[in-house]
This record gives sequence, structure tokens and C-alpha cells, in this order.
Amino acid sequence: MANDATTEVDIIIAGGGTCGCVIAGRLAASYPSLRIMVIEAGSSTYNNPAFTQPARLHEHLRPDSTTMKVIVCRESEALDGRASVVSYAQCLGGASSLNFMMYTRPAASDLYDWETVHRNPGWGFRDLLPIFRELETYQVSPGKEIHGYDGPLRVSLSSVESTPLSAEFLTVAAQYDKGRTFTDDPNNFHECNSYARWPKWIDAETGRRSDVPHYYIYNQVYSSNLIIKTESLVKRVIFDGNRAIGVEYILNNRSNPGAPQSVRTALARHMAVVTAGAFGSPAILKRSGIGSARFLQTLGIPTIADLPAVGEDYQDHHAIVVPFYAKDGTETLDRVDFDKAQSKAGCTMDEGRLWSVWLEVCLNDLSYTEYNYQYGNSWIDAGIKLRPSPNELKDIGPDFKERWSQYFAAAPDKSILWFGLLPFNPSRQQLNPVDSNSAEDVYAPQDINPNFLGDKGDPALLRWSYKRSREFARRMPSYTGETLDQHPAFSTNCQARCQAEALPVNVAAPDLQYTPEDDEIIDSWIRATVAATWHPLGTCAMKSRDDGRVVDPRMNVYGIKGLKVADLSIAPENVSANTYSTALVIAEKAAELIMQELDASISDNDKCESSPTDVRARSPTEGGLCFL
Ligand SMILES: Cc1cc2nc3c(=O)[nH]c(=O)nc-3n(C[C@H](O)[C@H](O)[C@H](O)COP(=O)(O)OP(=O)(O)OC[C@H]3O[C@@H](n4cnc5c(N)ncnc54)[C@H](O)[C@@H]3O)c2cc1C
Repeated sequence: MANDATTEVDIIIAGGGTCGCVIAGRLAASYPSLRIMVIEAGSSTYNNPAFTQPARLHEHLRPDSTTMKVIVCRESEALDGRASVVSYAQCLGGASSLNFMMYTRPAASDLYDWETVHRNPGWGFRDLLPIFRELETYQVSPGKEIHGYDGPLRVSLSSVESTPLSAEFLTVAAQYDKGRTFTDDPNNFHECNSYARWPKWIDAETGRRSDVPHYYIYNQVYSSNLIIKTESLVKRVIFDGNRAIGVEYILNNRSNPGAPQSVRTALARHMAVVTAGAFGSPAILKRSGIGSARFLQTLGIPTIADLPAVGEDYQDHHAIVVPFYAKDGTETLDRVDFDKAQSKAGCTMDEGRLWSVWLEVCLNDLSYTEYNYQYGNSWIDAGIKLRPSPNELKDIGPDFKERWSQYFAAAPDKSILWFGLLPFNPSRQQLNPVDSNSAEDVYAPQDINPNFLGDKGDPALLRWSYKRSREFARRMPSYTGETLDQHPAFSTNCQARCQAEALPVNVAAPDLQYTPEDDEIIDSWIRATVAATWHPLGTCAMKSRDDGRVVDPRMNVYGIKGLKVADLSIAPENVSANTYSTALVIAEKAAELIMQELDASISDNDKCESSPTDVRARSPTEGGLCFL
């Protein structure tokens, strides 16, 4: 199709998600004369409570959600032939605008591995710590050396009081799990295995979500140099020889049904930065001719760089959700009345509802302050980055032994899972798969082999985790039973069978006993339900070229000039944490590297007279931007 529009700018950011918005915001603040264009598949999120109001987090998981994109993976033998789905955010701000806001930093050893095992100078813990500090304002407690107090994104507990179910969870932890301690900071990089009230990416003063676009993009009224093109899909990078000179994109027909699909071109004088996330970035590279030459040939795409690792090495974290009933009158997120929140009226919660103990395995302008406790809260308020004791390792069983000794044993800061409480039930909310049709076009379905439960240690750990969550739940005073259709189908005469109606047990009650047959039933349930936690990474890994990887430590695509990849897809190895912090640090580091390169190639007139850190000082509602 012929081009019907060409725009010329200095830098193109392909994908306006978490990382794309950080990079664009930093560059726009520092170089007012440079034209920076962000091309994002989804829509604007500006002052829309669905994104800014923390308690609305689960709205994006509804079947009619237009802010998430779903990929149906290959059927898998390890899942009894099930085709699991993975999904990612599609809106300006990406996952930062709709994630669960859990503030979880990686282990120091994760970053040490990035630097030493994967040979990435400049990416070690000591290098990245200042960036972790600079991007946050830690409102949880003052004076902690490991945290920052002057960054654009606020971190808080969001309410002085713990949510009631979380308070129960922590009380059970103290009484039932006496071998473990409590901490006021579960994210100091070096320690894990202590229970805590969980900090959140929420501003304690306003009750707003600490997303990226409101703190890096929408507040830049002065940035006429920042062009935001929403609802547009980057098709491919275009080249002059082996230099990237721009991108082709089309209007996204998901948000613009019937829109003309003519190809538009944006040319970049300095560079293009691909930031479309762990699923989007490798897809753009492949459509551009960067990937396995053999694979590209099968699609008729001319090879620009033969990099077989593009799209390989997808990593994520497993999740199982274990739901329970709470007694009438229990406060849960399911009961928050958002219509009342809009009109600023009061809110009553008179009925107990479903809630879950959730396990995640490692590997408009409304002020919400008045109602912070309910609306300005993500409700994920208590948990632990857990590391097993020797006895627990025995209980998990021999299948986990190899994984433990290879990956975890020598790194005491690495946790094997995050275990905590969600006072709502995300497993009731399934997204509709969004499929599409042909091979080379932007809407073509991606072919993903997620390899869930690919290691024999995975089911062993999840089985143990399932049992543990039941032991916690039934000791909580609000417990009234289990949602039978969402638990393993144990036989009716088994001692550990689930009960739809039950009373809490004494904290000293003996644990449920499971037979080998029960374990098999749990394993089968895990195969039927295990999912990913929206932490995809590693698909354009930053490793040495000898390892056949994709980008170098400056995030340049091997063999190409003027092209970087700068999002979670470059992570060379998984982290023992939810991934927002890590994505932010990758993006801030990318902005730093790009600025160094720009400083070497542009005149002083193009630079900002004020400090590039000005972006930090502005509040999220000081201004707005014009969108193309
Ligand atoms: C539902 C959910 C809950 C989460 N909860 C937490 C949590 O509580 N704590 C935590 O630490 N982490 C959490 N995460 C993970 C974390 O938010 C993400 O790992 C991180 O924000 C990803 O950043 P990214 O820039 O790599 O990708 P994204 O933020 O996903 O950005 C990629 C962007 O690229 C766009 N894109 C893709 N393809 C194209 C294309 N062809 N053209 C144009 N644009 C394109 C997408 O629309 C998207 O906006 C959660 C994620 C999700 C989805």
C-alpha cells in the first residue's frame, strides 16, 4: 500500500507503554528543540479514573476490556493440551496505567547476574541503585538510604490502616508461621522472607495511581516538541542500508473500526527506539527483517540482521489464584461502589464477597484523598517474598531440588514466590481472546509457546503453595468456605476435600493431610488453571553477541545503526519480583544512554537550559498535551 503521510522527527518511540513514556518524557524535558514522536497502539488515559483511580484495577480484566490485548498461546502437553492465554496492556502508559500497583523491587543478585553472568557492564546493582532511588518518592517512611524521596513516582501504603482482610492475614502469619519475621521494608533488595504490609505505586496525598504518562508525559505543557500518536500500530522499522531511518505505522482498527489501513511513515533523524513490550517489540523487529534469517525467509521478509534470538527466551512468572468466601459484612474490593465514588458520595459495603489468597511464583480529575481507603487503594495490602526453610523444601519435594540448587540456594536475597492476599477474585474475570488473520500484517496472531510448567519443579512448588494458601485462609476469622468450582475436585471422602460452607479453624489446628491421589488432583487443577502474571520479559535479550542475542549493553540492536530496543524484552534474565520497578529502571537507563549519545551529536542550542530532571517537579495535572 502506498504511503499517504510522512512525518519527520528526530526520535521515534515505537510503543507508548511504561518504558516508551519514560524515555519520551525524559528526552522531551531535556531537549526542547528535538521533535520526539511516540506511536502507541492504544488510546489516551489522560485523567481517566479507570486508569488513575487505583481501586479500578480489575476493570481492565473484564471480558469487554479494550485496554488489554490477548494472545492465545500454543496448546501445551504440560497443560493437558490446554492453550493458555497471555495478555498485555494496550493504552498510553501501557501496563503502568492498569497494573496492580504492587511496589516490588528485584533482588540485588538478579542485577548482579545481569552484569556478570550475562556480561552487561553498567547494569549491575551498584550501577542501577541510584536510578531506582531517583525515580521514586518513597512516602512509606522517611530517611531510608535505599529509597528515593524526590522522584516523579510516589510509593505509599495508600492508607494508614491495613484493609481488614489483610490485617487478618498478617495476624495469622504471626501466629501460624512463627519461624518468619515482619519487616517495614520488604523491598530493600537484599532481604526477603519477612511478612509486610505491601507498599504500592500510589500517591498517599492524592490517592492516584503512580502511572508513567501522568508523571512524565501529560504534565509537559511546554513540550510542543512531543508528538503523541495514539491508536496507531507500528508495522515495521525502515532502513537505509543497515541504518534505521524511521517506521511505518497504520491506524489501529481495534479502536478505529473501519479506519483506512493505508501505511504512514515517520522518519527519524537521530534514532528509533522500539518499546512495544516483550510481545510487541520482537514482533516489530521480525516484521522489519531482524530475526532468524531462516524464519524470515519463510514469511518472505528480507533479512536486515540475522539475529535468531529475537522472540526467543520468553520468561514470566506463574500464578495460581485460590479463592475463598468471606463472611457477610467483610470489606472487599468487589463491594466498592464506583458510581458513588464518582459523585463523591459515601460508600457502604454491607456484604461479604469473594476474596482470594493469591500466589505468584518467582521465577477526570477526581481527588481520591477523601475516600483514599477505598478508592485510592489497590487493596493488595499484605504479603511476603517467601524463601523456604529446610523443612518446607522437604515438603515441596525432590522435583524442586534441582531448580533450588541451581538458581536459588546461593542467592539468599532471591524468593521462590510472592504469597499474599487479594480482597477480590481476579479469576472470575476472563478476557476474550483477540485473534486476527494473516502472516505479515500487524494484526496477525502471534505464535507463542509459553512453556508453562516446563520444569518439573514448577508443579511441585505450585502444589505446596496451594496447600499453604488454604492453611492461611481457614485460620482467618472472616473465612466461610471455598469456591468449589475454583479448587481441585477432591473426592468427597477425602480428608482435605474443599467445603463451600465452613467455619474458621483455630490457628493451632493440624494442617490438612493430602494423599498421593489428592496431590495428583491438585496437579491436574494446576495444569487446568495456571496462568502468567503479566510479567513477560527476555524476548530481545541483552546478552553478548556470541550468545546470539539481540541488543548490546547500550541497547543497540546488533548489526544495526540508529535502533535501540528499550523495554522489558531486553531483560537478560528473570527477576524475583513483579516487574514494574525493573521496567522503569530499564527506561530511565535508556534515556540516560540516549542523552549521552545526543549530547555527543547535537548542538548546545537543542538542549534544555534547565535540568533534565525538571520532569520530576511537576504534578500530574498541571497541563495536557495535544494528540495527533
Ligand atoms: C494487569 C497487570 C498487572 C500488573 N501488576 C503489576 C504490579 O502490581 N506490580 C509490578 O511491579 N508489575 C506489575 N505488572 C507488570 C508491569 O507493569 C510491566 O511488566 C511493565 O509495566 C511493562 O513495561 P513495558 O514498557 O516493557 O511494556 P508495556 O508497559 O506493556 O508497554 C508496551 C506498549 O507497547 C504498545 N505496543 C505493542 N505493540 C505495538 C505496536 N505494534 N505499535 C504501537 N504500540 C505497540 C502496547 O500497546 C503498550 O502500550 C502488571 C502488568 C499487568 C499487565
